[in-house]
Amino acid sequence: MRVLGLTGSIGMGKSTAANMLRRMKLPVHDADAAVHRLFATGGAAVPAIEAAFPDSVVEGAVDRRRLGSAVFSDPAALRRLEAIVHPLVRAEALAFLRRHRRARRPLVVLDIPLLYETGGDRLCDAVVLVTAPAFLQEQRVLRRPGMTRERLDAVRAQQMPDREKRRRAEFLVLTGRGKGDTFRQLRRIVRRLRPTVATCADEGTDLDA
Ligand SMILES: CC(C)(COP(=O)(O)OP(=O)(O)OC[C@H]1O[C@@H](n2cnc3c(N)ncnc32)[C@H](O)[C@@H]1O)[C@@H](O)C(=O)NCCC(=O)NCCS
Ligand SMILES: Nc1ncnc2c1ncn2[C@@H]1O[C@H](COP(=O)(O)OP(=O)(O)OP(=O)(O)O)[C@@H](O)[C@H]1O
Repeated sequence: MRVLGLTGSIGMGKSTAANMLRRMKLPVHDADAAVHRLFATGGAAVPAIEAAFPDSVVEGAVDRRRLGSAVFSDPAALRRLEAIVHPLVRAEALAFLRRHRRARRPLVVLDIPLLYETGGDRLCDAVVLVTAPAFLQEQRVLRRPGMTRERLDAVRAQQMPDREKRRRAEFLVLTGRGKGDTFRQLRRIVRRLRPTVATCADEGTDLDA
């Protein structure tokens, strides 16, 4: 089984690319979705988060906005949060790989925002980096409700620079030229890695529409 990593800095188009890979019938493990489950009511990370960041748990679930405000401007606090969350997410990703290896899947995807920062690339045979010019990244992120320039700068300061990720990744997918173009770039990569299986039932779908 081959493992394809998918990563990219904030707003570069990772979730969009992950959805496209799902449409190509690839199993995708979404680290962000795993964090959402861990933080929801009854989630495995809630007690540890409550102990470390008491103001960030409201009615039994983690309030992500509050937690984000507490950690993105405080690197030491972010490290404490990561020490709680990353081992749990890693265990889920490993279980996902075991399950699909047993099912003899030829190619699976690990979608991890902090792939390089957490050493997740060591689990992968190749890594796809989604990337776009910085001005486009800013435009996209600043459109999100509640996002400010300060928060964007704080998040970016905590992430490996895009240029360093570009240096490391085996495949670059440029997301600034429309979704149809992104889809075609991804399809080419998947065909290279999984040459014997038809990649997509949706060929010809107009993703720019
Ligand atoms: C701080 C939290 C609660 C903020 O949640 P919120 O919903 O407001 O933002 P979201 O998760 O969508 O993240 C916004 C952007 O910040 C980036 N980001 C998230 N965590 C980190 C981190 N530890 N270091 C650098 N960038 C990060 C994301 O990749 C994304 O680009 C959340 O990001 C979190 O729990 N982060 C720590 C866990 C983690 O490292 N997750 C990322 C990969 S598993
Ligand atoms: N390939 C693309 N072509 C055009 N627009 C795109 C593309 N990918 C993403 N976008 C737009 O950019 C914005 C951010 O995309 P997305 O949510 O996929 O980013 P992300 O990298 O997952 O962000 P984050 O790391 O913050 O979770 C969305 O508004 C989306 O429509």
